[in-house]
Amino acid sequence: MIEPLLLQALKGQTTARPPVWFMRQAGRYLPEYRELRSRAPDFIAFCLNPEMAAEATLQPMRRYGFDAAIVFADILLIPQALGQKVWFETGEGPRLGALPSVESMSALTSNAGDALRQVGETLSIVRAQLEPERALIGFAGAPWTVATYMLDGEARTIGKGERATARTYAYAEPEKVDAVLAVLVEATAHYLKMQADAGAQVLKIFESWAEGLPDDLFERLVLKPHQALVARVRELGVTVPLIGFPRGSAALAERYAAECDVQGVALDTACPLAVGQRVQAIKPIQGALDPLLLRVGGAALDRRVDQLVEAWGNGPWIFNLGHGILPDVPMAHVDQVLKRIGAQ
Ligand SMILES: Cc1c2[nH]c(c1CCC(=O)O)Cc1[nH]c(c(CCC(=O)O)c1C)Cc1[nH]c(c(CCC(=O)O)c1C)Cc1[nH]c(c(C)c1CCC(=O)O)C2
Repeated sequence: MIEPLLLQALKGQTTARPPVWFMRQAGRYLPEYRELRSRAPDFIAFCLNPEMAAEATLQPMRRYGFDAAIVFADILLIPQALGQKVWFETGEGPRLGALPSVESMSALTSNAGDALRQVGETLSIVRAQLEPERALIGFAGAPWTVATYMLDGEARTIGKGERATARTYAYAEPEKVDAVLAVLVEATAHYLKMQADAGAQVLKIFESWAEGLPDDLFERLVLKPHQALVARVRELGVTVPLIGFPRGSAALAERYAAECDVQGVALDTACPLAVGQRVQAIKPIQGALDPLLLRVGGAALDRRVDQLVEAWGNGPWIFNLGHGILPDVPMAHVDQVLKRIGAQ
């Protein structure tokens, strides 16, 4: 059996070329995605329709042959499973209803996997169609990132890097925020377990809002909940490798790599190459091409791909972007990267 390159890299092996996949590789830059999406006016319903979500997952695999597929879903399915209303308004991004009480959410945590079993069905459909040398990734939002959306309420700081509302709560009402994080650790552990059972071979934890946190808050809101989540996932019997993505925290990335028991650390666009090398000395890394370069293409794109290969290609490394692919990148630039890396 051929072991997917992604799994080799996560075992700490230096592969002949890095495995490649892109965050948000299923998305609006693909005409076939836009067509599929136009048939699903409600985004959450789209994510929870296994046939459609499997199709969205597989579209970039057919077009580009990435080394891994990531299940088409969203980090905001968890608040919905915990009883908070979530909807997407065109051009505005996500909107969430009032935060349910901690008591009512706590009662739903162990059911989170079952409540989102459609995501498991998507994974099973995709696994059955994916070549054995390609890995299948499941994911969830990290507790703090999901909490920032849940706590935001009417403040509408959603999408803004400061996460001012949630961070203010974290200081002003620590018991409440810590209780919400604990609820999310438990619910997310069950959700990830369900995904592993359904065929996910790797699980990624998206901490999109680790940026801008002073180090005491990083420890309390990011590091500790990740440690608790990893421990809980293992306690539930999950054995597949985990990738943590503490986006925007390059200054603390080595500490994260050393103290959190994930198997790989995903780095973001702004992470210096030298920091990446130091993290790589601790465990396998993933990242971190600037998504904007995919818009630009040409020599500038080739140059940066070469720099990444030079800096990180001699150790365990998964090639990816530093954040999600933008909706307006020319598709040919994705081919350009794959060819440059030797993946196409
Ligand atoms: C913060 C976050 C969210 N969702 C996600 C994150 C973490 C990663 C990151 O930082 O980008 C994660 C996510 N969202 C989606 C995936 C699918 C898998 C993939 O291809 O990577 C993944 C891994 C689909 C999606 N999730 C969303 C889309 C676009 C919706 C559409 O097609 O209309 C997709 C393809 C919607 C979404 N979902 C979210 C936002 C803020 C938005 C709106 C912004 C936008 O419109 O791009 C929350």
